[in-house]
Amino acid sequence: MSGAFEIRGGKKLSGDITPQGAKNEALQILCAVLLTEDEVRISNIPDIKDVNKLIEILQDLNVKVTKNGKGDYTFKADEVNFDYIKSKEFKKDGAKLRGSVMILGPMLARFGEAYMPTPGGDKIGRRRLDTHFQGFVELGAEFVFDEEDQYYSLKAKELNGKFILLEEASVTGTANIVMAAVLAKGKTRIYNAACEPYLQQLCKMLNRMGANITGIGSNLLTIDGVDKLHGTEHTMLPDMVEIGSWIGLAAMTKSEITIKNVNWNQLGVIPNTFRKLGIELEQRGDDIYIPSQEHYKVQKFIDGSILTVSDAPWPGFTPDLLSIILVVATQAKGSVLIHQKMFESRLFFVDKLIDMGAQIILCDPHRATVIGLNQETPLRGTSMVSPDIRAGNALLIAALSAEGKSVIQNIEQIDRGYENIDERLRAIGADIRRIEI
Ligand SMILES: CC(=O)N[C@H]1[C@@H](OP(=O)(O)OP(=O)(O)OC[C@H]2O[C@@H](n3ccc(=O)[nH]c3=O)[C@H](O)[C@@H]2O)O[C@H](CO)[C@@H](O)[C@@H]1O
Ligand SMILES: C=C(OP(=O)(O)O)C(=O)O
Repeated sequence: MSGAFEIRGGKKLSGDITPQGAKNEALQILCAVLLTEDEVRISNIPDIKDVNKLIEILQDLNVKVTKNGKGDYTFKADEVNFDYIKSKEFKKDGAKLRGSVMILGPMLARFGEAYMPTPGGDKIGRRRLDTHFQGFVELGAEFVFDEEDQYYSLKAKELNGKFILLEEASVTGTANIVMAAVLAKGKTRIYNAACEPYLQQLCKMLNRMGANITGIGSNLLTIDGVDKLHGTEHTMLPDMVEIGSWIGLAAMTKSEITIKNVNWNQLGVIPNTFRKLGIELEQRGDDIYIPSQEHYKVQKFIDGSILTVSDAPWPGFTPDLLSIILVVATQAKGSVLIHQKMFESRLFFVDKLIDMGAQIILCDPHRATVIGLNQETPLRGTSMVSPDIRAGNALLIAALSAEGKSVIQNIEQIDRGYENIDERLRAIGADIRRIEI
């Protein structure tokens, strides 16, 4: 028996939807609580599988966790249990999610050693961790990878600040190196640093804890090491990937939807990228209002060539929303080339959309051309399996727009990133229920 969603699509939805706190920010911020023995209070934590798993790992490390209310927790890492990190349980638990890799930086900085099994997360192509370890080694750590056990070890008597040129602007890699560098001796400069809003949030929180980081929001971070960090409070941003998903959902289902409290200033190119597909959306205060639209027409580039949407490190378009753009393009008027540059296996879910009647040519593992149906022929409901978190949500949106019944299996993949998604969708009129099959 496993969980599935049964969806009867083709219904217009309407109403307000509030995005959850950001998953990928939560994973960074939760790891940072290990950097101090003081209390850190964090709110707007999404109640989702990956985040809850990381909170459990913190508890197993003997971090004291108090729940103050929904999404509001206090953490106190004053008596960390290092034995757990070396245990068989951690080898199993740590491997379950990608975000757990970010306990390495804080552990190394505060305790001089850190261990980690090869982390989990989406199977969306190779997901190497070289950037993380190269950064730690530059700061003075000794690194060993046990290939047989797939286990990483780091040790350092002391970390010393340095100029580090990252070979790629890795998000979790930058977060990890920043968290190690805040307690290193002297000045660290990280160039080609990732600078997405969640990383900015992490750096701001670390500064409130007593760290000295400048250049936040740019690709050159300068960190003057300090001896000790203290407690603070932090509130998570709304999840930009959810926000983009709800814009896509509104367009595909011709629905009038208001997405509440989106923190517009942190959305970068996301709203305009949806506008390029012809989707009308309006900033109203800090909400996004999307009117019901029967059709949306893809813009071309100025020279008349076909619109390409591709991912890039921030402030480029996040790869986590490309599957949503792809699904939305299936009902646009016009054609779009989707170019997934970062990940190698994130576009294979298009065969499910093709089964549903979408017109897509998968050019190679990185590129797909979508020829929009202009809402003239609806997609057809079908049975499918969710391959990864974002493709899963894209398929869910496809199913909500499709004629007839769809069943999506392997919804653990969706649950790991979206809080109570079925209930929140029902609240705006969707016909979706959880079943066991
Ligand atoms: C827990 C978490 O926060 N996960 C996010 C994080 O993963 P994560 O931090 O693991 O991803 P990275 O930023 O390290 O890199 C993602 C992929 O892009 C490639 N790459 C990266 C930078 C670059 O300049 N060029 C390049 O090709 C990498 O080789 C890798 O295959 O960032 C990814 C990229 O935004 C997101 O998809 C993930 O949702
Ligand atoms: C790929 C993602 O998650 P993770 O890095 O946790 O696998 C994602 O959030 O889209």
